[in-house]
Amino acid sequence: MGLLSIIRKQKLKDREIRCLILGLDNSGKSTIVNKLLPEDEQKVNGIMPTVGFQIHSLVTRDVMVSLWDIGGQRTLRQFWDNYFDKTQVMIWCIDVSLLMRFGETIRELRELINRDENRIGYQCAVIIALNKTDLVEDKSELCRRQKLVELELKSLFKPDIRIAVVQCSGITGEGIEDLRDRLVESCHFPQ
Ligand SMILES: Nc1nc2c(ncn2[C@@H]2O[C@H](COP(=O)(O)OP(=O)(O)OP(=O)(O)O)[C@@H](O)[C@H]2O)c(=O)[nH]1
Ligand SMILES: [Mg+2]
Repeated sequence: MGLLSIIRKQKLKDREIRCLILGLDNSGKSTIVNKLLPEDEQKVNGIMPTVGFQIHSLVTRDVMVSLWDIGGQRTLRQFWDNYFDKTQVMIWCIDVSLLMRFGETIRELRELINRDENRIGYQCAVIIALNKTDLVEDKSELCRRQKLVELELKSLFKPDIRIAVVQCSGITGEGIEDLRDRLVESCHFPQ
């Protein structure tokens, strides 16, 4: 290995993020993770419901990100707490096209926060991914739904917690670049 690649490897080690991606089943977590990967590593089809978890890595803006994609089915949610150790960022994924499940996703997030108040927003930054935007054609409706979620977030988090809300689609790729940027920004690495 050449000196340059050793230096580069060490630099990446110093700038490493562990990111959890959580949220209800079918909200699109694995699809988003797939879209965050370099194009030649993306699956074209065949994303199945996640049983347990899967880990993927990507390098973005000289930061090595390990993405922990955790299954969201009801029976798996009791294990979510086990994954937070050494985690700097959590992406909470919401299917924005399905108003019917907004109550459930907020309830699960509230329970996760309440189980350890020092964790989310303090030891670990929060990004809310409003996924499946391609399924909400009316943009003013999309805006209304984002405001609805933001209102709920206000009641969940103390005012000093900064939360990024990103609209995206794991299918069309819209907003995925924004999500990638927020991931790195939320960790405040020195430039
Ligand atoms: N139209 C549309 N469909 C999406 C989008 N993201 C995911 N899907 C679809 O939603 C379904 C569930 O996606 P997954 O990525 O498996 O969902 P998940 O959150 O990982 O589900 P679990 O692993 O069970 O927790 C699949 O049929 C995806 O193709 C999106 O942005 N737009
Ligand atoms: Mg999955």
